[in-house]
Amino acid sequence: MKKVEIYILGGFLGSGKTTLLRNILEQEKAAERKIAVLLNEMGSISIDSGMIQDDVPLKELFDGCICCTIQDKLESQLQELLLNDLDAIYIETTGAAHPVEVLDGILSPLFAESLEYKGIITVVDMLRWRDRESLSPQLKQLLMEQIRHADYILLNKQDLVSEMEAAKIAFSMAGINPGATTVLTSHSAVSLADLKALKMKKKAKHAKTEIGQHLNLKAIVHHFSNAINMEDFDSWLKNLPDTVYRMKGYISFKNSQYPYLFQYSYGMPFFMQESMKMPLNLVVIGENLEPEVIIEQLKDMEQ
Ligand SMILES: Nc1nc2c(ncn2[C@@H]2O[C@H](COP(=O)(O)OP(=O)(O)OP(=O)(O)O)[C@@H](O)[C@H]2O)c(=O)[nH]1
Repeated sequence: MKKVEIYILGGFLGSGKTTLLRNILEQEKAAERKIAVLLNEMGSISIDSGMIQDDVPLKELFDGCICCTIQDKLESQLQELLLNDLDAIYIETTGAAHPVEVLDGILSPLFAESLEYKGIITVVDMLRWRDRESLSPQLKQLLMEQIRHADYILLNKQDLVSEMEAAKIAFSMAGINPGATTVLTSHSAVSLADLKALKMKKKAKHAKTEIGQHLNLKAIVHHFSNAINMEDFDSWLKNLPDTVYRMKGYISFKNSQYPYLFQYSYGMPFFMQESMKMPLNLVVIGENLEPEVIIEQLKDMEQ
């Protein structure tokens, strides 16, 4: 029986996993391979799934990460995906996932005959890595674990650091995980041929760390009922605590016909105008956040 290749895409919040997935899907399509995607997002609303083309089978796991809360669901979703005649499955894990625990789910005896596990691909945001001292000890450890268990490391956002910094970071990766292939990328641009050449590393037996459960990461979801003022939103962004790591969503601004896709990662906002109506949901992810306060502030802007 033909085995279906399976890849795990990991990496910190906002590092470039979705960008990587989009690149891969384009290349897979050009190669005429049949692909399925399993998305696992924090927060109960999907922002990323809109970018997956309709002909790609897609399963989504919400509320919690694969590693801690929904292991059984992962198995049943994989089983369903395997009913399609597939060449490969890509799992995009939440930025808060511990990769080895995701791996445990896939390596279940249930799938021994049907899946060929290819490896963990970790995307590292080089800015985030450079400034990791500002993270809480738990998040710093998670970042480290994501790197340590990777088979393939993308040192991403090369455009945002100097050559010297990039070289230094690449050097430190070799110290942390000498067995992994490391590449420098901008916008997670890698060639599929490279990824397919991945050979599974022999995984050392690991003690279950259950890091995900101890992180105080929260995902807050807000639905806007009205358009808001761009200036108000801008000043809200400027006053956000630096424990807000990631935001994604659609925002409608006064005087513009269609909403904007809003992305925020590590203090950097990014807006792109859409050409149609979108559900006005915003997901805010961070540590030690007070959901009531944030929702109240967002609601105030809608007055
Ligand atoms: N400047 C720059 N921006 C990048 C690069 N790669 C990704 N981005 C941007 O960083 C933001 C986050 O990228 P995503 O691909 O959505 O990150 P992610 O890891 O999927 O994020 P989560 O799903 O929230 O964990 C987006 O605004 C991207 O356009 C890069 O190499 N350089």
